[in-house]
Amino acid sequence: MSNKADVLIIGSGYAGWQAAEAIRKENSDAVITLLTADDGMVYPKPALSMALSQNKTPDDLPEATANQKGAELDLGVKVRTKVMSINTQRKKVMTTTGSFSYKKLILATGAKAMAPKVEGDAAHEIVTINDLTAYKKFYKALKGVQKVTLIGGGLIATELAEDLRAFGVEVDMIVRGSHLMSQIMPEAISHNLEAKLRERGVNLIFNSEVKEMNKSENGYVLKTDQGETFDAQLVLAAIGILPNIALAKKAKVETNLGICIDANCQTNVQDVYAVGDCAEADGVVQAYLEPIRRQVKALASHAYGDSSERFEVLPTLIKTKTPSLSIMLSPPLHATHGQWELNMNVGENQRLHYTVDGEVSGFALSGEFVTSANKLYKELYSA
Ligand SMILES: Cc1cc2nc3c(=O)[nH]c(=O)nc-3n(C[C@H](O)[C@H](O)[C@H](O)COP(=O)(O)OP(=O)(O)OC[C@H]3O[C@@H](n4cnc5c(N)ncnc54)[C@H](O)[C@@H]3O)c2cc1C
Repeated sequence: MSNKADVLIIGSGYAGWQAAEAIRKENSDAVITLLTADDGMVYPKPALSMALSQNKTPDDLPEATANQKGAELDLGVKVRTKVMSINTQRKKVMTTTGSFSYKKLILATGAKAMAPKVEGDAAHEIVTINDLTAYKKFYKALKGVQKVTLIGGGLIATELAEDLRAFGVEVDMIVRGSHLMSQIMPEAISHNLEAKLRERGVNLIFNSEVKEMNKSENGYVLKTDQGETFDAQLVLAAIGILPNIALAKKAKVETNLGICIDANCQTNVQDVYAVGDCAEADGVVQAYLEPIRRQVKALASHAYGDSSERFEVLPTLIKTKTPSLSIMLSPPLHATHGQWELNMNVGENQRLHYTVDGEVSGFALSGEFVTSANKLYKELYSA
C-alpha cells in the first residue's frame, strides 16, 4: 500500500527543510511528508568550512534531529529512505522503504561534490565534503594528521585552507588557476588574500593540476602536470559541485546542468517543483542559501498561496569565511565580456566594480569597505 501525502519533499538539506517551513506557513492543513536518504539532521552547512577554527566538532553542529524538526512543522519524516524513481503520471515515488503518492512533489536533492580526475592507486581516497556525514569522516581522518593537501582554489577550498591552518595543520593548496576564487573575485583582492594566507603558512601552488596520487610509506605522493611531487597524509578536494539530477532525468523532468525551473520553481511537469543546489533557473545553478530562501517563498506561494512571489535569478551577496581578510562579493551572473575595475583603494581596503559596457553588474569589497556591501547591493538590485 502506498503512503499518501499532499506534499512530498525529497531531501533534508537547507532547501528541503526551508521548503517544508514555507509551505507550512502558507497552509496549516496540508499533509507534508519529507523523505531523505540521510539521517535528516538539521545543521548549518556553511559551518563545515569554519568549524575547526571555532573549536567545534561535528557533534556540535546539529541544530535539531529530523524528528524534532518534523514535530515542530507538523510533518512526517522518513529518514534513510532513498527515492529510486518517480512516476509523474501516477504521482507516485518508489523508495527503498516503500512507495508514496503525492499531489505536489518537491525535489530538493542537492548536489554532489566533484572529484578531480586523477590517476594512481590512491586516487579513490581523495576526500570531498558536501554534507555532515562526509565531514564527520574527514574530521576522524584528520586525527594525528600534520599536513593536508587541498586540491582547488574556489571559495570553499580557500575557506577550508584557512580553517585547517588555524587548527594547526600544514596546508599545501594546489590550484589550477592563477589566483584564488578566480571565478568570482577580482585579482586585486585575491592577491591581498593570498598574501594573508601565505603569512599564515598556507603553501599556495598556482597553475598546477594534480594528475596522479599513489600510496607511499607515510601516506600519499601526488604528482602534478608541472612535474612537481608532494607528500600528503590526507588529500581533500573542493573543486565544485554537480547537481543531483538523475532522478528527475529518469522521470523525464527537464534537466540541463540542474533541474530546470520557472519563476514559480515549478519544473516542466505540473506539480513537480525543484529548489536548492539541484535546481537551475534561467540557465544558472546558484548553490547558496540566499536564493534558496527566495525559491521556497515562490514555490509555497504558487502551490498554496496567491502566486504573488516569483523567483528571480539575481546575483547573490557572498561573505567569505576568511578571517584573515574580510571580503564581500556580489559576482556577476555571467562573467563573459565585462571586467573588474578598481573603484577605491586604501591599503588593503578595496572596492571593485564589475562593468559590462560601462554598466555595473557586480562588485567586490575587502577590508573596511565590506560594511557598505548591503547598501551597494540594494542600490544595484532593488527595483
Ligand atoms: C563547506 C561548505 C560551505 C558553504 N558555505 C556557504 C556559505 O557560507 N554561504 C552560502 O550561502 N552557502 C554556502 N554553502 C552552500 C550551501 O550550503 C548549499 O547551497 C545548501 O546547503 C544546499 O542545500 P540543498 O538542500 O539544496 O542540498 P543538500 O544539502 O545537498 O541536500 C540534499 C538532500 O537530498 C537528499 N537526497 C538526494 N538524493 C536523494 C534521493 N534519491 N532520495 C532521498 N533523498 C535524497 C540528501 O540526502 C540530502 O538530504 C556551502 C557549502 C559547503 C559544502
